[in-house]
Amino acid sequence: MRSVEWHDGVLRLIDQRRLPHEMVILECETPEAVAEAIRTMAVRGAPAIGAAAAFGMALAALRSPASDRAALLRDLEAAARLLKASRPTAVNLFWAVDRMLRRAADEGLEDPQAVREALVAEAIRIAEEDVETNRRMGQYGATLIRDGDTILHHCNTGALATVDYGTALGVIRTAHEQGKRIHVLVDETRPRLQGARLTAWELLQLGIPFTVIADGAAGYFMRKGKVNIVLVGADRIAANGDVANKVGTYTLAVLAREHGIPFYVVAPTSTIDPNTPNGDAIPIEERDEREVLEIEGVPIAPRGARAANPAFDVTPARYITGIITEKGILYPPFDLHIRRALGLEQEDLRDVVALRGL
Ligand SMILES: CSC[C@H]1O[C@H](OP(=O)(O)O)[C@H](O)[C@@H]1O
Repeated sequence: MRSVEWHDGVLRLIDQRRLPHEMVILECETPEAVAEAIRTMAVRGAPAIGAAAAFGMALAALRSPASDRAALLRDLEAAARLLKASRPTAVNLFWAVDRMLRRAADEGLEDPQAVREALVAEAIRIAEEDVETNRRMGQYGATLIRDGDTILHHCNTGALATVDYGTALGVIRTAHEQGKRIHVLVDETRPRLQGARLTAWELLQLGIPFTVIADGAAGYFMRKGKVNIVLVGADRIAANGDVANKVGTYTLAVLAREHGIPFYVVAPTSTIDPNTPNGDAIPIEERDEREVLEIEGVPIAPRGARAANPAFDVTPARYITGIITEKGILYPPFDLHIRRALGLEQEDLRDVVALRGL
């Protein structure tokens, strides 16, 4: 099963709050249930959040009692607000919901039933595009992996299903399938332990050698020359190439620079937000302090202790070697190459204008 699957009007999610071998399937039949699954990280990881939110919009259309198009569009706007309020950082959530709203507004959809059918099809399309996108990123990224490399990986960037590749984990899997003998250092990734719980499970399923390490041990292995490349995912990439990703990513990037280790971000172009100018403009989610103070409800700090719990941090573009996307690997200057990747750069037109003195 994939981490996000549509079954005849019901969205089925692998609950990622638990160890995968205790796999629990959540069934969502309303946008409220999907928003709650995103907020509580039952479904997590930027692309999966986007796909889930798209299905949340499809569920909103199917559950709406509206008998006319205008009333249905109002219900969809309400669902969009609800889903967008679930988590603030992963831009895929907003990208997917806005794409569903644009589809619903297509003039060619005259009646509510046509809108409902179109939204289910669009959400399925978003989920299927993600599978192909991950496969292409795996192919591009694997060109950077040499036989014998040790890769340091942070958090979880997989798809929890052997049928899909994920983003940074898709690069690792592709290199492995190409016969390259690799080893992965798996950051446990406090406080939610996505690395120790989810990435370790995925690598076990794929038969890829790995070692789980404490987040604080990354510098130890880099300084000993044990790391050949760092691969991470992303939740939002700003127009200048600054990257928001799981907290601890910035630390890895600075350490990698210190030790001359290539640091690559793996993310689909749907994670790039051209409307966010730089990393300072990326909203960083603050989560419940109990995620830091407890593990599975068991306190790890004395009663009365307080905690801060930013779920992400921002890595300035200057620390990033390259960004692996489904359209190729982007290198500095990131602002220009991001615009070109998104089809926003008018360099040809600008040149024509310059040549003609217009
Ligand atoms: C391809 S997953 C991208 C990204 O999402 C994760 O955050 P979370 O577990 O809070 O959803 C992590 O930052 C991954 O790198």
